[in-house]
Amino acid sequence: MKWRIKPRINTQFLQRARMSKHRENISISQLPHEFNEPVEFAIIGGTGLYDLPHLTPVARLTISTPWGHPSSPITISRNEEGFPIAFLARHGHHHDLLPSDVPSRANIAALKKIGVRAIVAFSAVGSLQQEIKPRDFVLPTQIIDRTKGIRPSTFFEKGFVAHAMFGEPFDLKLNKLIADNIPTSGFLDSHENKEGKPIFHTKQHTHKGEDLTVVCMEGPQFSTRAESKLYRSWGGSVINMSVLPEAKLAREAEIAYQMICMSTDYDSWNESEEPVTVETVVGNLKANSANAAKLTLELVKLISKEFSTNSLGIGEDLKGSMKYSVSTNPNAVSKELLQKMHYLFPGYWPVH
Ligand SMILES: CSC[C@H]1O[C@H](OP(=O)(O)O)[C@H](O)[C@@H]1O
Ligand SMILES: Nc1ncnc2[nH]cnc12
Repeated sequence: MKWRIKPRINTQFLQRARMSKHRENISISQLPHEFNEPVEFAIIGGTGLYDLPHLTPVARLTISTPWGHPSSPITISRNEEGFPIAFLARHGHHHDLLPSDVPSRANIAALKKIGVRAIVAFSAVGSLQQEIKPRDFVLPTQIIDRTKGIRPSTFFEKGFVAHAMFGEPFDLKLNKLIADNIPTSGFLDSHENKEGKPIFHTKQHTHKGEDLTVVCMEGPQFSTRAESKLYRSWGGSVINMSVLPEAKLAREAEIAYQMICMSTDYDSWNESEEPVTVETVVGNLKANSANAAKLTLELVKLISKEFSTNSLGIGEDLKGSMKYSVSTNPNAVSKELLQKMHYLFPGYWPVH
């Protein structure tokens, strides 16, 4: 095993990014704080993705929900056709929220409130499989929960009980739309590394159509080698600290949700590599930022086209699903709780 201390990454990159963010903040803070159209599509940015640099911002919304404030104000941008897209930085614009402290309920509730019916969430992940190289992209289809139960993971609570379906944790239609339309090879640029061009891994393109599974751990420390090997033995493909409870809450809010993972390291299982560090993660994210931007633009084009025709009916099957997932008789639910739920589900359970 190599225990070499790596040279530090060029921190000028981070300083430059912060300075351009400062410049950008000056104009962004002048954006209107209202937007009077429904915004049906949102992108949640993870580590290294703190804005949508190739789209034109038109509004910046500060939203308060019954579950508190989101991680960041929500920026609304338009693409060339005028299609509005919401963007939220999961860890805040300055990345000052630990994975365990991300206010996921407020994030999802705020997006629901502005009309969002589909979310694509980006995440930097460690690879648990040799064939998923750092800088590859992965469209996961399954999740293993290794969080520690300290993150609020439901909108429901004592006094109002509900159980959402979660066997398919990602939205199958959204997954298919992306998998069928984003080229799995040849579309992304290589980075002069010996491993060749990055690949976009999807279930449809694995040998036997196997699931691609994201393990979600609590963090903030990375996994030990023994844990990393355990997750491989469970069939994990990649690992992060973010997909939960985000995916669960999106399901409860009846929003179609899919994550796109950007592989940044081999976690700690691979004894021919050094165990993961933040420097490795940030270094690979930086090298891959042009590909991430390319992917984001393609995605917005794809979704805006789909939403203009509604040919797949993304999110249609989720509509009304929570109404029939409650166990408690709504007549026995307190007025206070019903009012809270009204924020997410207007008209489902009238306040008596
Ligand atoms: C900075 S490495 C660990 C950090 O990166 C990932 O964040 P995100 O999913 O928001 O891109 C991972 O989940 C951890 O939170
Ligand atoms: N190895 C890893 N474990 C957990 N989260 C990560 N994010 C990026 N790399 C990761």
